[in-house]
Formats: sequence, C-alpha cells, structure tokens
Amino acid sequence: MAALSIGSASTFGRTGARGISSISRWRPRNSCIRCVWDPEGLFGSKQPQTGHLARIEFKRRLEKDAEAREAFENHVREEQERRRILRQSRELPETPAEMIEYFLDTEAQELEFEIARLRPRLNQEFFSHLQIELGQLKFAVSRTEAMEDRLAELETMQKVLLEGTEAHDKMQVDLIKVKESLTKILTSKDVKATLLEMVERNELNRSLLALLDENIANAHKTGQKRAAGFMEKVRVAVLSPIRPSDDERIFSGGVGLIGEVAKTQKSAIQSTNREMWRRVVSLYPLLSLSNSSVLHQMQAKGGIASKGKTAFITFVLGGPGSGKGTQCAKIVETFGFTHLSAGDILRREISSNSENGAMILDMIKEGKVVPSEVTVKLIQKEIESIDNYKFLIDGFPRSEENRIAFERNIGMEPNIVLFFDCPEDEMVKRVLSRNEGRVDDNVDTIKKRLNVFAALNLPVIKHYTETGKVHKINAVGSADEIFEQIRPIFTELMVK
Ligand SMILES: Nc1ncnc2c1ncn2[C@@H]1O[C@H](COP(=O)(O)OP(=O)(O)OP(=O)(O)O)[C@@H](O)[C@H]1O
Ligand SMILES: O=c1ccn([C@@H]2O[C@H](COP(=O)(O)O)[C@@H](O)[C@H]2O)c(=O)[nH]1
Repeated sequence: MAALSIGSASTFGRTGARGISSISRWRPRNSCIRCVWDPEGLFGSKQPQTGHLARIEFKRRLEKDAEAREAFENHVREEQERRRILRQSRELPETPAEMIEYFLDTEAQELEFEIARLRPRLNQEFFSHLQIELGQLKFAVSRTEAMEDRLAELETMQKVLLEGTEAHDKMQVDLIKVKESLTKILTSKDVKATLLEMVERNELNRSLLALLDENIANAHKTGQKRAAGFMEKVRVAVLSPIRPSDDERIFSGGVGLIGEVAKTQKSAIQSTNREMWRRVVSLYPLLSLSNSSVLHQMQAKGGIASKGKTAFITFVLGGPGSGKGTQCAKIVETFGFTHLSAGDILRREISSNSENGAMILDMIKEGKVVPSEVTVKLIQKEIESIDNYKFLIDGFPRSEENRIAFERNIGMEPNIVLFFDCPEDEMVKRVLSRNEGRVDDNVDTIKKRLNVFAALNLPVIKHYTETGKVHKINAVGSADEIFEQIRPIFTELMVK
C-alpha cells in the first residue's frame, strides 16, 4: 500500500472532506494531494509508473491496439475485395461518349486504376470528343442548370484526365528506369560506389524503393533468406539519401488534382461521383485554356489559314544542347521558316516583367516544364502575330500534357517532327561551353533538364514516332554535317 503524505492542500471539496474530519476542515477544490511515493499511479502522480497496475494497464492497451489493428486490417481487406468486385463488374467503355460517362461514374479512389486500365483509349480521339462537347456547352445560346452542371463536370474531368494520363506515362518511363537502376545495384560488384554514382545522378527515388520492397517481400515469400537479407541492407543504403519531397508525384502522395478529387470525395461521403467532379473544378481555374483554335481565329481575321495556305508546323525536339537552335537558324535561312523557340519566348516573358515572370524563372532554374496554359498561350500569340505560315516550334512540346494542350488549342498536329538524337555527355559538354549567361546552363540544372527530358519529353517523341511524323537526326558532327541530314527532308516537302 502506498504511503501518503498529505500536503497543505487536497482535492477534496466540501463534501469529500466531510468524512475525514480529524484531519481536515474545508479545503480549496483546486488543490491536490502530493504523493511522495505512488508507483501504481493511483493518485495521478506524475512520477514514473513502474508498478503492477501500470503493467496490467499497458498490457490492456496492447490488446486494444491489437484489436484496433486487426479491425483496420479487416477493413482494408474488405475494401480491397469491394474494389476488386467493382472493377470486375464494370463494363469497359468503347466509344469516347461511353468513356465520358464511365469516368463520371468512377470513384475518386479508382481514378488511378481506371486511367491506367483505359490509357490506350484516352487518346486524341477521346480528348477531341470531350473538347467538342465542352465547346457546345460553353457556346450554347442559353444554358440550363443541368448544362451548367455538366459543363463543370466535364471541365474537371478533362483536367483530371490530362493530368492523370501525363502522370501515368511518366510513371511508365520511371518504371523502366527504376528496373534498370535496381538491376544495376543488385548486380554491381561495388554496391557502395554504384549507389554514390546514382545519388550523383539523382537516380535514387521512392519508386526504386518500392520496387526493392516488392523484391524483398518476394524473396521472403519464396524462402530466399540470403537474397532478402542482402536486399534489406541495400534498402538501408538507398533510403538514406532520399529526401521525402524528392519524388512526390501525383499518384504516390495523393497530391495534384487526383489527390484533390480524392480528398473532396472523402470529405463528402454522401455526394455522388458526379457532384464530386463539379465541386473540384473550383480548384483549378488556371488550367482552363481558350476554347477556340488558333486556326479558327486566324481564319476569322484573315490570317495564315486564309492566305490560301494551310499552316505548316514543325516541332523541333531533342535534349538540352542537342543543337536545335543552331539547326533552326539554318532552316530559317534556307527554307524561309519562322523560328519560334519556346525557351526564348519564355525568357522574353521573364524580361518583360509579366505576372508569370517569377514563376517561369523558377521553373527554368529548376529545369522544370512551365505549365501548358502559359506556354501554349504565348506560342499562340506569336503565331497570330507573324505573317508566315511555316513555323519551326523549337523545344516544345516538352511533355504529353503540353502536346495535348497545343493540339487542342491550336487545332492541329505538327506536320513533321525533327528529333535531334544526341548522347548525354555531348549535350552536357555543349551546354556547359555555351557561355550565353543562361541561368540553367550549369551542372546542377543540366542534370535536372536531362531527367525531365527522359521522363517527359521522350514520350512525346515516342508518340509522334508511332504516328510516323518523326525524322530522327544524328546530332553528332559539325553543324554543317548535321544540316545535310535535314536539307533533303524540307527540300522534298517544299517540292510537294
Ligand atoms: N554540331 C555541333 N557541334 C558542336 N557544338 C554545337 C553543335 N551544334 C550546336 N553546338 C553548340 O552547342 C551549344 C548548344 O546548341 P544549341 O543552343 O543550338 O542547342 P539547343 O538544343 O537549342 O539547346 P537548348 O535546348 O538548351 O536551348 C551552342 O553553344 C552551340 O553553338
Ligand atoms: O516549352 C517549353 C520550353 C522551355 N521550357 C523551360 O525553359 C527551359 C529552357 O528551354 P530551352 O528549350 O532549353 O531554351 C527548359 O529547361 C524549361 O524549364 C518550358 O518549360 N517549356
């Protein structure tokens, strides 16, 4: 039994004090018993609880925790089962119109899965169909409430699906890279040196860790203890250089628009999926681009399309320093094109102190892709102001999202695409000796630009390769030698 030493005050109020008249009269309510020794914590002492009761309490808590954990795990299992059944039971859409309804009926948590499952059908035909319906709703002479709702739903859906497909494509590229990285680590003779090299190249990220975890789990499952142990050690080594914000992407951390959709849906369990689409639209006012295509506008004001000539657009793509700008100057001189360098246009925007200047500067310093709505509008303005119909658009589109935004707003695809294929070390060498005072021509930024090129720009090149528009140019050699690969392409086109 604990020995009590009652100090100058106690917790007893008037009633409580009555029974112990020998010691107490009335004592103030807010005073307390001071325990000199109270190991069981019976009297609320702040001293360490080392006694038997504390142990029992601790055990009870553990049991409760275990119950809670089990309940949670059951819940997760049930939810997984519910989703599996739901996925199997859904009839997959065929036409763009069916796709729209299908996505409108998709729960936010299922978006990532559905985008991946239906990625091949989330193509230009689908986005054009969606754009046409949006155009009809936007330009309707009078809009009913139902039409307003539909417009809000579709606008949100368009943004989510553009963002989602871009993230999905990036993830596919990442996955291939991650598999290569992991193979490199696991087969390396000097794992430590390999890891250090990979840190240098910014190749250690969360996707790599996830793949490693999957392999560790598999090794355990199949009883390969030594392999699992080795990979666990590698995991610890990989983990240390990864900072939490390094690789947060739309899907992984619930960030981005999909994350917002999910949060919005969670916060209003009662609401239908369709209501969710409408509410989340308010989150992305900036993403809304002008609806009518440049070509239509040009036609209306007597621009390129009405001169009896249709615009001829060439996208000029390739990594940083691959020589795009140098070759564009030669094409302009020889074939009378107008050269629009997206990078130059953005840099001019910074110098003109526009409202987006600071944001663009930050993106360029980090080698990131400036949001499509900004770049597309600027390119659009340039095209409109120039009295020519032949354009070289250099260094754009930088991503699938850029590409889709351009095609949607300008209303046409490029006629051809030039891709300057150049080895990384040559590009780095050229950029570092360019000496034009660019904020992004330094070792740190060039690494980031190369990563962004591989992750976001290559899928665009892949897309146009599949549609037969790409002319691949070997970008090694003198500028004149390289131009001799380009000359026949345009000569032939001009003759046609
Ligand atoms: N064939 C070549 N051989 C060697 N150096 C070259 C060659 N072509 C261009 N360069 C030089 O390499 C640097 C980068 O070239 P350029 O600016 O044309 O590349 P870019 O692809 O437009 O780069 P960025 O995308 O970074 O703007 C320049 O200093 C240029 O003079
Ligand atoms: O369409 C574009 C073009 C460029 N950027 C940004 O500008 C820099 C520099 O571009 P260069 O083509 O090398 O001049 C690039 O790294 C991007 O940050 C862009 O975002 N979108």
